[in-house]
Amino acid sequence: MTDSTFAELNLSDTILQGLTDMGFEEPTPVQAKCIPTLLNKRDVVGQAQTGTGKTAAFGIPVVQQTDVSVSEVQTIIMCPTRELAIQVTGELIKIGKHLDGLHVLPVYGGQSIGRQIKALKRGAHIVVGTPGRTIDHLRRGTLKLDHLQRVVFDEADEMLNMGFRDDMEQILSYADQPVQTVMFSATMSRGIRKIMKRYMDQPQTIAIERKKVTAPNIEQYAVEVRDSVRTEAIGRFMDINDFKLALVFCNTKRKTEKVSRELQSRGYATDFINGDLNQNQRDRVMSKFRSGAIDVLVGTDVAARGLDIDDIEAVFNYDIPQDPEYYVHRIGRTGRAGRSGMAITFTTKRKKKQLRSIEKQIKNRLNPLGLPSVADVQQSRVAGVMDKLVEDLEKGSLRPFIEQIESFDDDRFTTIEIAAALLKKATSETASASDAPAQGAKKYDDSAMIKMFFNVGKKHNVYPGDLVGAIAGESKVPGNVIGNIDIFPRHSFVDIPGKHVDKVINAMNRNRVKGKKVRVNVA
Ligand SMILES: Nc1ncnc2c1ncn2[C@@H]1O[C@H](COP(=O)(O)OP(=O)(O)OP(=O)(O)O)[C@@H](O)[C@H]1O
Ligand SMILES: [Mg+2]
Repeated sequence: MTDSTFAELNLSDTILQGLTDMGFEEPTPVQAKCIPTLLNKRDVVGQAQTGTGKTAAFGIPVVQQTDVSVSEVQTIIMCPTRELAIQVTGELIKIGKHLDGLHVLPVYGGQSIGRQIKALKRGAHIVVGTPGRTIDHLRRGTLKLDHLQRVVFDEADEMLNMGFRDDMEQILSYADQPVQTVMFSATMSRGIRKIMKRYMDQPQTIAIERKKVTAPNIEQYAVEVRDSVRTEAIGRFMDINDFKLALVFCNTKRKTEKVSRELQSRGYATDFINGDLNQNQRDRVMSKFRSGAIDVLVGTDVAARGLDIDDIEAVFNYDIPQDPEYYVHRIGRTGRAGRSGMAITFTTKRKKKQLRSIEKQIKNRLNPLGLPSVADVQQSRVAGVMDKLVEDLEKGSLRPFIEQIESFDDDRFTTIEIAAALLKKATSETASASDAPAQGAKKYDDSAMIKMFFNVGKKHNVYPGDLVGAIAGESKVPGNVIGNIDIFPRHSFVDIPGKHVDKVINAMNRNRVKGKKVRVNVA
């Protein structure tokens, strides 16, 4: 952080109050530098690493300079994706929480245009939009820029790269009066900065210079594995590190669905996001991820820029991104606001060149990291259980259990053996579905057992060839009569004797997976 305070930046009391409510104690470096310059109405090119508070760096002066008594659009903020427009709107509303009558309106494709037109008629002070829909409103005359004072381009290099350049020009051309033009991003090559300056009037460049373009608190690793092992690897890394939320990036839309399905069949709560989903689906997936209802999100680069979700502890590059800038933004979804994060990029010998070129451009080497073995995963599970045991021991109140162990009247076992058996049981109860064999595996168990995995309360798609099974009976005791399928928690495993397979399949067909073709592999 910096030595300055928000109070020193000439901010109104209402804004200071909003920032306090947000838990912002002091400005980040990019905020300390940009806020005064933006309040002076200068054009600004702002560059700072991912997760360092660029949104508030432009958001605070935008809100402060809004005259709520004038019911007209005074600021347009452009974002490359819908999710980002929604998020930035949310942050501005929080900053202006105590500014009575402030209207911030997100405007993006996929949402009813009629509703947006009505909202614009009612009067919005700040519009946060994606280019296509914003231009649509400009052409229809439903968005008027007579009172426009500033335009902010978040992820500005992306806007210029993605062929949004015409869009930018158009938007700027709709205002007759000179407007303050502001561009922000974590990545800005010299070439891009040059282009930006064409749209600006003596812009001040504010770059928070750091040795590296990537955020400092992200540990970056390269893991060399065969392509077919990547999903298994994600599972093992998830288990060994117990990540709260993780984001997996693929280079194609099709792969996001496939990888998500593979992870799901390994017992993880996952979903995918890409540009083919409709807006409702996209909103639903994002809110599930933000609320922790799913713990792994698999996405294309639509999820690479700007998204700010606190608990993302790891980013996986299932595919190496096509360009180094995207590497920076993808891994920047973790390690935000001073938190730490882990970025794991899968590679093979053949892809070394691709990786080197990214390393060269980001001026950073990725540390080589091996795939955790099954034994490693098991060991970390034991360590996790032991930690919890120590917690319980410290808490005390174990008397009733001590008495039970004391009355356990079997000379054949020592106390240590009993403890070991309990530990074995506890660790197998936390075992994750990633222990399950890969999809399509024929033989996976040395006994005539099937293993299965499903998530609690989740609807599952089952595909031909998927490895499936079910818990036997309500008591969760293998071999009991199977009346219905008990969907059990992610971190548990149950063995079912092979002779019950038919009953399992019948029960599954009656319940969750009705109508789907199911193949159960029995060793
Ligand atoms: N002054 C502050 N004090 C504490 N937290 C802050 C402060 N400013 C911003 N944050 C928090 O830091 C996180 C990252 O901020 P933000 O999303 O603006 O990053 P960014 O620089 O735009 O990153 P990206 O390049 O990925 O878009 C957010 O959760 C935000 O609320
Ligand atoms: Mg941002």
